[in-house]
Amino acid sequence: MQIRFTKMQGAGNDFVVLDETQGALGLTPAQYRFLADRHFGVGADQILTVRPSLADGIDFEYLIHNADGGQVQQCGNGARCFARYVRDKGLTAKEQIRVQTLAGVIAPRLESDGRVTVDMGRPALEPARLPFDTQGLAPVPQGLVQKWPLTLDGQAPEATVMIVAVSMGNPHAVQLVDDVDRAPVALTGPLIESHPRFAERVNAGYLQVQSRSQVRLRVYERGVGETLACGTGACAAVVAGIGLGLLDARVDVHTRGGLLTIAWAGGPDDPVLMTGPASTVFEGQIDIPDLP
Ligand SMILES: N[C@@H](CCC[C@H](N)C(=O)O)C(=O)O
Repeated sequence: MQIRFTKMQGAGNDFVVLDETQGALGLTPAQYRFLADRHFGVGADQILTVRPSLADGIDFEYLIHNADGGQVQQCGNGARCFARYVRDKGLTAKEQIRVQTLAGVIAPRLESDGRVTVDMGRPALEPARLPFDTQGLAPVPQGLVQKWPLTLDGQAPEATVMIVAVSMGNPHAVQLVDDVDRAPVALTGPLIESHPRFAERVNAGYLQVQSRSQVRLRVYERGVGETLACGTGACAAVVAGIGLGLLDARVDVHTRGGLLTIAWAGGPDDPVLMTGPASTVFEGQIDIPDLP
């Protein structure tokens, strides 16, 4: 089967975008893995699929598959690329759209400076929402949130890291580090991602607070590995930092792939707003092998 695709990136988090507005392509998890493969396919952290929506007040459905072929609930950098894609392809004339994801409705808006702001909805801090099994763990309360001790074993010498659990529709375990450049992301990222207390695995964030409005962040993404940026990871890290009392309501998040600005007023009903870049890299077509 031959399909057309668009390659996009947002702060270096890269995507293959597929148009299913005229009909479903019916790809298997192995075919998503093939598309994401950087040697045999196109190469991407996630595959994003645009579908029409039949629901009132909802413009599109947005499907997200990680590079490992698994479908997931939410992708923030992808949401900005999604909004840019549907506008550039003439699938909508609107500047603000409402998009159904597995985690609920999000609302991306094109800004006049070319960036995109997305209302990512409300964060959730209850461990069960990730899900995160806290049985037998003693939480350390700080500010509005709790830090949880997570003991890592495996290849690393046994170590306990303190994490804040945040759901942005998808699960995040955020830890504070002194210097992101020296954080053991490659070593502990996979151990946190697959920790048995996270039944659906988890994205592991490493947050360095530089001031009340400037942070640096690295994220080891579930189903991918470390990426140059993670939009929901940035939202989760800022929610954690505000909850811990370390950050103001608007924060610049410096990732290895670019700058994201995250705003959260701090109340349980307040949505998280994310602003950042979204660009098309190239377009093409590719033969996809039959991969059941
Ligand atoms: N890159 C994304 C997050 C994609 C999904 C994540 N890996 C998960 O499995 O939850 C972003 O920008 O948010």
